[in-house]
Amino acid sequence: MTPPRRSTQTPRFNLARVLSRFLLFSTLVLLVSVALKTRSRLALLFSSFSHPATMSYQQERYIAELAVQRATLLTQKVFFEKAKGTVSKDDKSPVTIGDFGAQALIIQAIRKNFPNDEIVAEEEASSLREDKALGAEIWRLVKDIKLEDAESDNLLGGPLSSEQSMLDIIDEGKSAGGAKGRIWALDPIDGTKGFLRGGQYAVCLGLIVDGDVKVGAIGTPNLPVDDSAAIDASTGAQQTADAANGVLFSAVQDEGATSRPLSNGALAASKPISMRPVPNIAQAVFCEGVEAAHSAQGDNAAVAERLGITAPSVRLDSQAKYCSIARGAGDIYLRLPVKKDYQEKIWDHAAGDIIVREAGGQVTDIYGSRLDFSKGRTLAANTGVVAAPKAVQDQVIDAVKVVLKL
Ligand SMILES: Nc1ncnc2c1ncn2[C@@H]1O[C@H](COP(=O)(O)O)[C@@H](O)[C@H]1OP(=O)(O)O
Ligand SMILES: [Mg+2]
Ligand SMILES: [Mg+2]
Ligand SMILES: [Mg+2]
Repeated sequence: MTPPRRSTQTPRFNLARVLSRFLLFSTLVLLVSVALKTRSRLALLFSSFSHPATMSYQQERYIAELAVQRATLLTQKVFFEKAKGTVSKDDKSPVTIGDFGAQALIIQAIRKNFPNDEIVAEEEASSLREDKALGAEIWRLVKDIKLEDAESDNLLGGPLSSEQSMLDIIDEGKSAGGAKGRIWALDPIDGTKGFLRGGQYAVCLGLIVDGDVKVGAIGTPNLPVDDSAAIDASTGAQQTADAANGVLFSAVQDEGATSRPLSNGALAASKPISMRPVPNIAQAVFCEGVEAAHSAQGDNAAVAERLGITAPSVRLDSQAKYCSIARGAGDIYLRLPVKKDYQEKIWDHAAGDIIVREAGGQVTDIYGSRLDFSKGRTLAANTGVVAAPKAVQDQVIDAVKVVLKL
């Protein structure tokens, strides 16, 4: 009798089975890890299906927040260095290696994610092409900056390839702006004078679509995480040295404003922010710039007095003023003009404008007109800025008109 044929087939068959099970198992592990890693993006995607009407500009907000957060890693490095590579621009205002480096990193992120959008940015690279040492110094800084979360960093485009590509990307912020299309307004360091003085500064990015600000993100590395922590009224510095600093603010039109602590990696959890109600305007606190050349502090004080406000103003450099009132650390931001012919730049206001409006405020010029971001690189149709909770904005404008004899 012939015995059943099995012996030679069995080991090969088992090996195949073990291999296929191993393959199945590894594929499952891979799928689970990919799903976990991208959970935030998946959540975003699913919410878009369930709330299509509220989904607009979520990706723009996410990229803007991440790009601003990454750029603050660079600015903080420079902030704590003694030599900040400061040069004076044609208009005599200062610019540092921090401003140039942050601009390169943020434009890279915009280019990677929204290649067809236009960009209006404050800085340009011509001085760096002449001053080779300065260019090299910025490149040394930029090439090593990355978010500690690899997925977030990859989303922004990974490292730039060379010093030349860095200079070229800095120069991609030269759009003339205008009333049509998608235009990002970028101030890589707003409040450079505060940055140099050790005070407040902000990394600011806004998206303007057909002349209207839709998205804003502002990183303020020196503002306290605690919304109600006291700020030194004359210097803008935080009073308790041990409290945590560094806040990332953002807003999307019709979706509210949020804040979260700045982090070195992925975005931290956010919370909604809003302006505080002002039942009695005499109790309001107003914010203004530190630099007397940028806003008329005497006129600001006269407006405050007319409103019965006796508390001293809180002086902060940069769009940190918009952020502060948006989270109820102050109520009114006055930027009354020193010179009637100064045209405010869109990158100095776009992100702050939407963050305050989405937190329940109104932002206008001294005549009570909304800021008009459709006129090019400047707010050519506006003079000065007045921001306050909606309910008291008219009262503030009335006082401004009396003081400025408008
Ligand atoms: N004469 C001026 N009036 C108003 N703002 C000015 C004036 N000169 C410069 N700025 C801008 O004010 C911003 C800082 O505002 P703040 O004093 O509130 O922190 C800077 O972006 C600065 O622009 P620049 O970047 O060209 O120096
Ligand atoms: Mg600025
Ligand atoms: Mg600037
Ligand atoms: Mg500047």
